[in-house]
Amino acid sequence: MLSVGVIGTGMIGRDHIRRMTSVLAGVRVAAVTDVDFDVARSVAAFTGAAFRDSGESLITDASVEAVVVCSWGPTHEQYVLAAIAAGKPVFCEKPLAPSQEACLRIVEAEAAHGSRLVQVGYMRRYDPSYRALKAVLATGELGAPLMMHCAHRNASVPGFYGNEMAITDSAVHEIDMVRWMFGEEITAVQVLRPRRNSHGGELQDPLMLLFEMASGAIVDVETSVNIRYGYDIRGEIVGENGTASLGSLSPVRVRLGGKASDPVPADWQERFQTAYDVEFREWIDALRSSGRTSGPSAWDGYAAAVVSDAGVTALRTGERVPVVLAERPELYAPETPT
Ligand SMILES: NC(=O)C1=CN([C@@H]2O[C@H](COP(=O)(O)OP(=O)(O)OC[C@H]3O[C@@H](n4cnc5c(N)ncnc54)[C@H](O)[C@@H]3O)[C@@H](O)[C@H]2O)C=CC1
Ligand SMILES: O=C1[C@@H](O)[C@H](O)[C@@H](O)[C@H](O)[C@H]1O
Repeated sequence: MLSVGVIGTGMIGRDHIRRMTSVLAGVRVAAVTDVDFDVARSVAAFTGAAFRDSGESLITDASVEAVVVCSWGPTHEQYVLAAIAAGKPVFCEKPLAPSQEACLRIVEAEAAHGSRLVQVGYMRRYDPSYRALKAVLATGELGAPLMMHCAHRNASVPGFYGNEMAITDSAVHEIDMVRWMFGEEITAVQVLRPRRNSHGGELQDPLMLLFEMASGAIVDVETSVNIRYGYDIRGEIVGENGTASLGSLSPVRVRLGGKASDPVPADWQERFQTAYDVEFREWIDALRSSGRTSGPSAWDGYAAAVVSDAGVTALRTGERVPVVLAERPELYAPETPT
């Protein structure tokens, strides 16, 4: 049984706690914390976990073998570094940290520790549909991938969601996904600003991102975060011989009143529920069997942050912005993301 401590009992923190207490076996939530003591105390009471009054005291708690960080992005670095200092595996929700400099500090701390402790919550790598798409690509039957068309559509976003978050908070998932899907780095980013959706007020929404891949392939990502009709994630790879795209995700097709329709998920929680389950299942199994994590690494978190920073600069300037990565420590070989 793996004993886990969870920092941040907000929306996704509570969902991961539910997953670890009600869905998955071989794991228990030993302790929880949040700067909002009331919410953390009520989650502790509900789950039987211990309440801790800070992330640091949770990390050094002897009953906590592994840490899950689900607090706001700007707080991730301090907790991930504290977990590395304590020698404990840490699953950190995306983004690893809000800046590439902060991510690099984590990479350097983990490399100095000498073995992998950090996994970043890029759950699309665990989604059955994305995995099936990658399997098709791996057969080579499509020929070389030339382009990928992606869409990342949210029905709506909270009031604090600013222009840059379409890149740093939303499209950062596509950034990680395409590095993993193509097994190569993104080398430059451009951002186009289409006509604004009036549902977003002053928000620059939608955006069209263009990623140049090391091979010369081009990936476009539409972010629309006020699309109203639901949460819709799309991806289609165009190869030399054919195309492959994410399949329909609806479990049911309704034919009614002269129309046929597929229900659309309401949000990320519904769309990626299986992916989060598999992500945690594999993380827990890996820690229990070998004590090691093998999912998206601190290096992947860093690389995503560098691309995301380039995207923010491209959004501000309208320029094409090259992506320049630091030298990768030996710990994160092999050459291509897996
Ligand atoms: N993988 C995915 O698809 C998703 C990932 N996320 C990521 O998960 C993280 C949390 O997002 P949500 O749960 O949506 O936010 P939220 O606002 O619902 O929850 C965050 C919680 O962290 C707490 N918190 C803030 N600072 C803290 C600190 N210093 N120490 C301890 N607790 C602190 C807040 O009080 C709040 O309860 C973010 O990094 C976000 O990007 C969120 C949604 C989906
Ligand atoms: O990570 C997530 C949210 O933070 C973000 O705001 C959404 O746009 C993403 O689809 C979701 O997966």
